[in-house]
Amino acid sequence: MTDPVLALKDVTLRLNGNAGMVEILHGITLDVHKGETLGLIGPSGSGKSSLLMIMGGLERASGGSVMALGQDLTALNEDGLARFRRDHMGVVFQSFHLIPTMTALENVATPLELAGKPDAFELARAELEAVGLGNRADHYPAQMSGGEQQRVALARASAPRPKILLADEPTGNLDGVNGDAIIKMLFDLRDRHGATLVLVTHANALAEKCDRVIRLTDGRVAPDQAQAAE
Ligand SMILES: Nc1ncnc2c1ncn2[C@@H]1O[C@H](COP(=O)(O)OP(=O)(O)OP(=O)(O)O)[C@@H](O)[C@H]1O
Repeated sequence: MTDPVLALKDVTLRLNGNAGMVEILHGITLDVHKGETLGLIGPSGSGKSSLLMIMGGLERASGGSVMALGQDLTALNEDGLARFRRDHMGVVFQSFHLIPTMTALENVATPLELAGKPDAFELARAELEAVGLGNRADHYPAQMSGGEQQRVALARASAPRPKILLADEPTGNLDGVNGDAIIKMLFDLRDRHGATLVLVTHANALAEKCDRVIRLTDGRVAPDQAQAAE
C-alpha cells in the first residue's frame, strides 16, 4: 500500500481548562490513505474536532507524531503550517470562519488568488453554483443563513482542489436536499480529483458513504476499532 496521506502515532492533546490541565486525546494512532474517506464519529466531547484540528495543524499535539503527505507537521512553525494548508489542505470548521467584510464570491476566490489562479473569480463563481449559491455570490456572511454560510465555507475549502479536505460536520446545518448537494460535492472531490477526506459527522447518511468510520470515546479510538485505525 502507498504511504498514508495522514499518519498519526500516539497523538496526545492536553489543554488548560478551568479545572487545570486536561488530557483531551490519549494516544491516537491512525492512518488515512490517498483517496480514502474517513468518517469520525462519537459522542459530544469525545475529541473529534480536536483530532481534526491536529490533522490540519491548527492545534499542536502535546505528544506523538503527525505526518501529512510525508511532512512532519510538528516540525513546522506557524508560517510553515499556514503555507502547508494553503498548498495542500482545505479545512471547514464548525463555525465556518468566513471573512465578514467579504462577499461570498470574494471569500471563495481568496484562496484561489493566493494560489495564483488568474481566473480565481470565475472558478469561485462555478464553485458557488455547485453548492446551489450562485444567486448569493454578492451577499455578505451576515446576510446569509447558517446553512448558506456553511456551503460558502465548503466551496472555499474545495475550490483550490486540495489533496486533503478536513470538514467538521459538513452537513450539520443543512436540510436533506442541501445536505445531499454537499455530500455530492465532497465525493466529487475524491472521485474526480483524488482528494482524501476526513469528515466529522453525526449524520448517518454521510457516515454510511465513508470508506471507513472510526468512533472516538473519551479521546480514544473505541477499542473494537483500534486495529482498523492503523
Ligand atoms: N480550548 C480548550 N480548553 C480546554 N478544553 C477544551 C478546549 N477545547 C475543547 N476542550 C474539551 O475537549 C473535549 C473534546 O472536545 P471536542 O470539541 O474535540 O469534541 P467533539 O467530539 O468534537 O464534540 P462535539 O461533537 O460536541 O463537537 C471536550 O471535553 C471539550 O470540553
